[in-house]
Amino acid sequence: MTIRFTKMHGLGNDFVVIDGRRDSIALDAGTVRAIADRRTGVGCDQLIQLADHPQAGSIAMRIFNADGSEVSACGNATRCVPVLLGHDVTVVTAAGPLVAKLSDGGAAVDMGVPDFTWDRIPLAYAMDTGSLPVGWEMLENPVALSVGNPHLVFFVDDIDAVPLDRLGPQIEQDPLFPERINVNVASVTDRRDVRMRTWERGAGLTRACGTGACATFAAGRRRGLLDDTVRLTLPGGDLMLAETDGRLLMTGAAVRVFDGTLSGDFHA
Ligand SMILES: N[C@@H](CCC[C@H](N)C(=O)O)C(=O)O
Repeated sequence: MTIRFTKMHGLGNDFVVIDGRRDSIALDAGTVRAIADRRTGVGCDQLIQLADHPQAGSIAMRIFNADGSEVSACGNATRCVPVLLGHDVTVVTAAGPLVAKLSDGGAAVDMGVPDFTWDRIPLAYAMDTGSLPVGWEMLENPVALSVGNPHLVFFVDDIDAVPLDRLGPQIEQDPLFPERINVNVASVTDRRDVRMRTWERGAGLTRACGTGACATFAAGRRRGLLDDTVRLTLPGGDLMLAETDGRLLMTGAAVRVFDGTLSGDFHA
């Protein structure tokens, strides 16, 4: 069986996008891992599967990390959807509907209201999510929140001094996080500029994480460190975040790279 896909990325966070409306396949964890493998498959951080949605102007999106786990939010992939379709669209994920509008070279997405409730992130125990009383070597007292998926944000002096390739997986797998967690480190340059890096749950170090940028912005707002419009600089480029009435608006690039086909034993 042969299926079509489109390779896309948002600031170098890359995706294999399969439009299930024309190529319907069943995706199990093994199939996702095989496609995402950078040596023997197409290679990607996340595999994205689109499908019809009954609501007019909406499309359903499933998100799989490179390790095969299915998750409920991906900011960079959400910006890719209107770029792929060529029009504004409401992207419906397991975390809910997100309105995504084309903008210059990419898209703007209303990412909703961040949730700092400990058992909805989730954490294993009730804690002050504004400053968790925990630490891993140099990384201490993070903010914990959900922006549709779980994130920790550590504010540090120098993001490049953090061995995120070593501490990221350790924190991701800590029993404090029953569904594992995405790990962000951020340095506030001034109230409108932040530098950040992310260790992504199920994908590792990526060039950018859209939900990580949203989480970092919301965490910085909660700590009183940031204005309501901020530029976040990630290894793969910049994202703009703004807050209106508690909602997070993320704007940034999204790029279609090439179209291809995959052959395999995919059972619809
Ligand atoms: N790259 C994404 C986030 C993908 C999901 C994440 N790794 C998770 O497990 O929650 C983004 O741009 O937000």
